[in-house]
Amino acid sequence: MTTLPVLDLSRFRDPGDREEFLADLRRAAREVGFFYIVGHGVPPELSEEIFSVARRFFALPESDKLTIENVGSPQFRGYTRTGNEYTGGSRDWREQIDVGPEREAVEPAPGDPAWVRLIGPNQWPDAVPELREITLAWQAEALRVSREVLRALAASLGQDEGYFDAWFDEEAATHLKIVHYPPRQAADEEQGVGSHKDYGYLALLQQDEIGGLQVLDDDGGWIDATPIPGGFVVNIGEMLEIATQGYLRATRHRVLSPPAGVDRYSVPFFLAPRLDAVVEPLELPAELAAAARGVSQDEDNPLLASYGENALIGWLRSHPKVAKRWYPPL
Ligand SMILES: O=C(O)CCC(=O)C(=O)O
Ligand SMILES: [Fe+2]
Repeated sequence: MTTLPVLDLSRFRDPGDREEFLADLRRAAREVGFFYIVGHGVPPELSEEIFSVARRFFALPESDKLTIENVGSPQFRGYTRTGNEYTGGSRDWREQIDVGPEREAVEPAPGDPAWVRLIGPNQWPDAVPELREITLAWQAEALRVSREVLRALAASLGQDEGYFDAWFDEEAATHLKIVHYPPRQAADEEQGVGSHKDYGYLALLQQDEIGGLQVLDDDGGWIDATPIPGGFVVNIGEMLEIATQGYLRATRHRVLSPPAGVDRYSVPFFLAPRLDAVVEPLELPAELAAAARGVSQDEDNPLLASYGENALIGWLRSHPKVAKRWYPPL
């Protein structure tokens, strides 16, 4: 395997092609865990707009960007400076804005789980006021497309296509990042973002034409997720690995910093269940169940079926400054 499969999502709603599409999807999701989606219906103008507003925001003076620094947010929302995020204990070389569902903050009652504090408002920059509307429009499209992919995945696993819908509501813990990868500082400083798995159900990524995202294959080699025009990259997250008892695996991936003089922009969207969801194994058809590999045992990253806990641990590890300020006992 040297490239990722390409799937046309519109085939899912074509009665003559649905079964073959579901077989292709199942193979791509199981064998690679990463694939491109085309035929998704996201307007190309919206994809362009979110990149152009991202370029305007990241070009601002640092003092403007810091007005929405995520250190001010118990929800980890807002701006993270380059070098302030960690993956696998090492510093990532990217700056970003984290955006979640727009909610009012919840004051935890005694006995509430710590993750209730992840519910709350976003931070928006006064200096680029149009960022809010464009981002929320893009977020709505990414939610629509990724839920459609999840319905197709459910169907491809022998479930009712609405199987996962019960785990969504107002508090569903989706989020997105608007990311800028500056050029590497030195030839050997290449960690844009270190090797990791995503912790929700799946991720949907809009990337520009630069490239740098790589996917770990079964032999320990890295496959380039080379950008394709109009295509989104989709990958399987930890909650689907748990739900399928390892029939699907959350695939490791990383981003290499662009070379000197080159900047890369990307917008990943993470589809997750509600924070209070405890993901249960679904009942796979016998022939798929026989091929399930079990959930991976990773000492550094035990997978928790409780989504809120899994998510909070992920945030605490990657944003130590926010963790120290708002979650000192943890
Ligand atoms: O920017 C990318 O290409 C991927 C980013 C990513 O994997 C992540 O933020 O989880
Ligand atoms: Fe990721």
